[in-house]
Order: sequence, then structure tokens, then C-alpha cells
Amino acid sequence: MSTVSPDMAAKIIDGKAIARSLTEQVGRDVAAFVERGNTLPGLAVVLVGNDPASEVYVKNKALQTHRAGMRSFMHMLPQSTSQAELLDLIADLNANSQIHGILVQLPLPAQIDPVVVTNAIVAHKDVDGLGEINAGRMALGIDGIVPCTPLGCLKLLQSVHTDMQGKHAVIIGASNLVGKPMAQLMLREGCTVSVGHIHTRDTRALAREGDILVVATGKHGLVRGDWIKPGATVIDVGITRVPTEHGKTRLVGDVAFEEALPVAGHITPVPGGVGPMTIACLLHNTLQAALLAQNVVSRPDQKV
Ligand SMILES: Nc1nc(=O)c2c([nH]1)NC[C@@H]1CN(c3ccc(C(=O)N[C@@H](CCC(=O)O)C(=O)O)cc3)C=[N+]21
Ligand SMILES: [Mg+2]
Repeated sequence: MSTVSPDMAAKIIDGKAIARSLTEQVGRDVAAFVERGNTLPGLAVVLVGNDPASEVYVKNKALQTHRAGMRSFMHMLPQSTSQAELLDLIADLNANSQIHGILVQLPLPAQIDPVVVTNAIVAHKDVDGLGEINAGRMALGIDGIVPCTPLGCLKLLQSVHTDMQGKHAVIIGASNLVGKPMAQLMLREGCTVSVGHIHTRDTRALAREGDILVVATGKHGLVRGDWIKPGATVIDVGITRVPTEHGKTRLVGDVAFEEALPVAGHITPVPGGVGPMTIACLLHNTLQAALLAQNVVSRPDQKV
């Protein structure tokens, strides 16, 4: 980025590099696991419909899965797929001993209830950690599978904070996919946690209180420079493709990056921040699921 001076560059949390090193670690652990006579860990990714952006992510996931030495099973179903057909596929994947992790890409077409589908995945293969068993375990502070995006955000935060106890973590967005599980993780770190959402009266004032600010709203550019407490660590989960004046497109986050950069202590870029970490954590969760299936550990070790 040409407008970024060298001392500014030091503030940018390099999600791509941190994701690469996590993926390499998973790859070494997979090799050791196979060396001990275990079957290759396998991840099934299910995509319903043909949203071009989702197809890019799904292909990226398959590529990274192979890079970590695991097997990848892709299921691309038409937009018209019924809920019953999808549940049949999930039942097959649940029963297939070659498959240790199952991820159904969200959002799903209107005729399919995402809650029903998510809960149809057997808990020990729920590598997204979104089913009621893993979500409940996290709420109760019991080890389980932690959702990939919040886990990736936590690892990015840990790259700049050795201890987050007592810090005020403000999370903007209260989705089941990111905001709610992120709040649980930050509580577990000993943070004071606030969650802002669509009905919050003064989101800017709330955001400005955050020593740590995690933004996951899907509204690109929502968080301006003056929404950020000077020196705060900012994690931008948003990723939106917008047109440029040259008739091309580019990816932007929920944070107005150029404004936020001089104010924040540390900040994640888009692309190259949370996105690559989400995929690396998916691989990490898949290996944990395979360890669980082989009874190497009695519960997925998600102590992070
Ligand atoms: N059940 C489910 N689990 C998910 O984790 C899930 C999902 N559904 N639905 C869609 C969102 C989105 N998502 C991304 C993953 C990687 C990048 C990623 O790798 N982004 C790159 C850029 C990729 C590009 O160039 O398009 C980056 O930020 O650097 C982005 C977005 C996972 N999601
Ligand atoms: Mg990103």
C-alpha cells in the first residue's frame, strides 16, 4: 500500500502471514498424525447455489486443505436443492469415516432453514462450531469446537496482546457466526465485553470505548477514524466487494482503513486480515475433529 509509511506498516496485523504459519503448523501436525498410522483428515465443504464470491471461498478452502496435507470433498448443489436433499447429504457425510469435518457454506437459499441444517451435523464433525452443542459448550466454558472466524480473530489479537485481562472489548455485530461467539471468547480472555448491534443507540460512542474493537456488520466503511479509541487494536471482519472508478472491483472491510490507521494501535487489513485466518482455523478445527474421531483426545482441544 503506497500511502502507508514504514511506521504505519508496523501497526498492520499481517493476517496472511499468521495464517500461513498456522497452516504450516497444521500441516506438520497432520503429517505426524498420519505417521502414527491414522487415516488422512478429511473435510467436506457443501455449497448450495452459485454465488460467485462463495465459489471463490470454497475453492480457496479446498486449495488450503490440500496444502495442509488433508483430503477435501466438495459438494456443489443447485440453488433449487430442497432441505430434505441437503439433510440426506449431511446424513451420508456424518456416517462417512473418511470425513472428519463438515462445513455448509452460509447463507443458504430461502427454502432451507440454516438452524436445522447446522444442527444436523454431528457435533464432533461440526468444524464451523455453529451447532447448538458446540455453541452451548462455548457459552458454558467447556472445551468444544470454536467457530473459525472468531478463533482467527482471537489468534490475531494474541499476536499483539499477551494478556487481555481487564481490557474493554467492544464487538460491533451480534451474529451467531461472528459477534456472539466472539463475545464468549473475549469473556474467556477476561475482557469486559460490550456488544453493539442494529438497535444500539450510539454505536460510535460505544466503539470509542474499546481497547479492542472487533467489527463484524457487513456494512463497509461503517467505522470511521473518530469511532476508534487512540491506540486501540482493531479487528475488521467485514469483507465486501465494491466497484472502483476504473470499472474494476476491490475488497473493503467494515472499517474505513485509511482513516483508522493513524488512530489505531494495531489494525487488520482487508484483504489479508481475518479472511485467511478463517481458513487456517478451519484446517486447525478439522485436524482437531480427526484427532477426536481417532480417540487420540477425548474432546477437541480448543485451549488457545
Ligand atoms: N458456514 C460458513 N462458515 C464460514 O466461515 C463462512 C461462511 N459459511 N460463509 C461465507 C463466509 C465468508 N468466509 C470467508 C472466508 C475466507 C475469506 C478469505 O480468504 N478472504 C481473503 C480474500 C479472498 C478474495 O480475494 O476474495 C482475504 O480477506 O484476504 C473470506 C471470507 C467464510 N465464511
Ligand atoms: Mg480479511
